[in-house]
Amino acid sequence: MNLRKSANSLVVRLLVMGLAMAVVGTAASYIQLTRFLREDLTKSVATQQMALAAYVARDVDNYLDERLSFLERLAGALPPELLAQPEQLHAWLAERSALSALFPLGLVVTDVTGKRLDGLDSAVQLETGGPEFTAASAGKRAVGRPRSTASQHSALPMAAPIRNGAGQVVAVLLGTADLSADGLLDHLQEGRVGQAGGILVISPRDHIFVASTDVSMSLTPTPPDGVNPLHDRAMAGFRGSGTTRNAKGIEEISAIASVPNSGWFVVARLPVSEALAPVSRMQTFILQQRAPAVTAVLVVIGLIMAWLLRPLLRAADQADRMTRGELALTPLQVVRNDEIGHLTQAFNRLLAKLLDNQEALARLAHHDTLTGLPNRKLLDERLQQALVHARQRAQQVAVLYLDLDGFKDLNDTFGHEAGDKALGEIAHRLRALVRHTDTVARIGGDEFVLLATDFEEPAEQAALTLARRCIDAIAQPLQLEHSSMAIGVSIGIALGSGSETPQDLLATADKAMYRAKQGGRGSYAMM
Ligand SMILES: Nc1nc2c(ncn2[C@@H]2O[C@H](COP(=O)(O)OP(=O)(O)OP(=O)(O)O)[C@@H](O)[C@H]2O)c(=O)[nH]1
Repeated sequence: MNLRKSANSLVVRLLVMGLAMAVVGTAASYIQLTRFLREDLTKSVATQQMALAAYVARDVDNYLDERLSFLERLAGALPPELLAQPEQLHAWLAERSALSALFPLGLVVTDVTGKRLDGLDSAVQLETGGPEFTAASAGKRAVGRPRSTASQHSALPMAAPIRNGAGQVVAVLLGTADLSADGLLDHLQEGRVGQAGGILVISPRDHIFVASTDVSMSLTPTPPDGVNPLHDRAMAGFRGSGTTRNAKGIEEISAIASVPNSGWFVVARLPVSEALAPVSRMQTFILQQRAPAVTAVLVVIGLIMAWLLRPLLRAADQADRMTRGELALTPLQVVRNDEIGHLTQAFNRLLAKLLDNQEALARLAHHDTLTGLPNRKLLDERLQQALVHARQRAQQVAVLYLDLDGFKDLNDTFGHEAGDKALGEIAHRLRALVRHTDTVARIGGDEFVLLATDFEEPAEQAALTLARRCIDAIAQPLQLEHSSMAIGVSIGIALGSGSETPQDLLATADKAMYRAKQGGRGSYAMM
């Protein structure tokens, strides 16, 4: 019941509406802001990642170019005749190698079939079937497949062609760089992006991670197709940035840049959760800020509504109590000149009209409509009061029962309207005869009753005098429409001292009236 009452309350409805609007507003701004911020931040982070990937790619490329150029220069400078002189070749290589430490894991010369001619001791087993050897045999310098050494280093083989005077490739110079010792990998490991992001160097030809900020990934195979969509695109040649889900299922923003000297590419990646951390902070901020603000606004709305509606609630309560009869029908207080004030004023006007009607109804219930004189009901009440009064003061009251003589003839001769007029005139004359404390009532068609009290002389004498005056007053000609006519009256008189009932007294007066009528009309009789 209370719940239903609350649901019907304007204040509650407004509060619920306010709350709904606040929730919808907050949700809308939350979703919009989140979307905008995510988009902007993703773009901005992708740009940063792209710059970082390009920077690292250039760095790696410089590293490779330095070594490939050195190998190429060395191959170009090697006198072809030394290929047939192992000792001199060894000395020549040792001399050049001492000048540079670019290939600490080995520097070897082979013929074009892959047979070792000579070399400086290599820590890495010589492989002549690799892509670098094939490329060098065909006259191009190249980088091979990185592999790990027994001492857990990353060895990167490279090769350059050795040509004779006619420009034909007659041998291959192979050099093995140490990616770990040269600090390139350290450099990458320092290149951590954020807390969980990092750099990857990938060889698409070899399907291998050449290097990674996460050391455990170095020299491990790349994921198969279908695991990481952006990786698949990069393997197919895409360079740029995008958002993807990696092999571990983590969503990340990645940027891809090429390393031209090797065909490798560099990936700079950052988990979305970390890149978009400000978005989460903003979301928390919105929720934390909005909750108290919305509560405060709702409390203020609630207080204002309660203040605005208080006069209305009070008026409704008073009107309720008036209808239950607990409160008299009195105008409500108009507190403010607002809509509620207007409503209260309208209610008061309605109430005034109701009171007027009530009064008119009460009057109708106690008065005769034709003459305006009290009717039988009001006469009974007055008679009752008068008898009580008389008993208390040991006085007498007089009841004069008047019945017009020959009124039917008047009606029949001059019409009913003339009869009405005559009744009104007679009522007027009777009222003029008595004191204002006395009562003249019309209790039937041509029957009037006169109740007189507080006599200064003996009641009997006063009543008789009054009866005579009534007969005289009524006997005066009545001015009707086109002529005048005189009418008589028979009067029965009864005196009461308070021991009788009103009905008894009236019945006695009525009997007396009949006696008067029988005695010749136009007279009075007392019983
Ligand atoms: N015009 C008019 N006539 C009324 C009204 N009420 C009653 N009458 C008439 O008043 C008459 C009263 O009847 P009676 O008392 O028998 O008539 P009466 O001629 O006075 O007879 P007596 O009393 O024997 O002299 C009837 O003709 C009624 O129709 C009224 O309000 N207006």
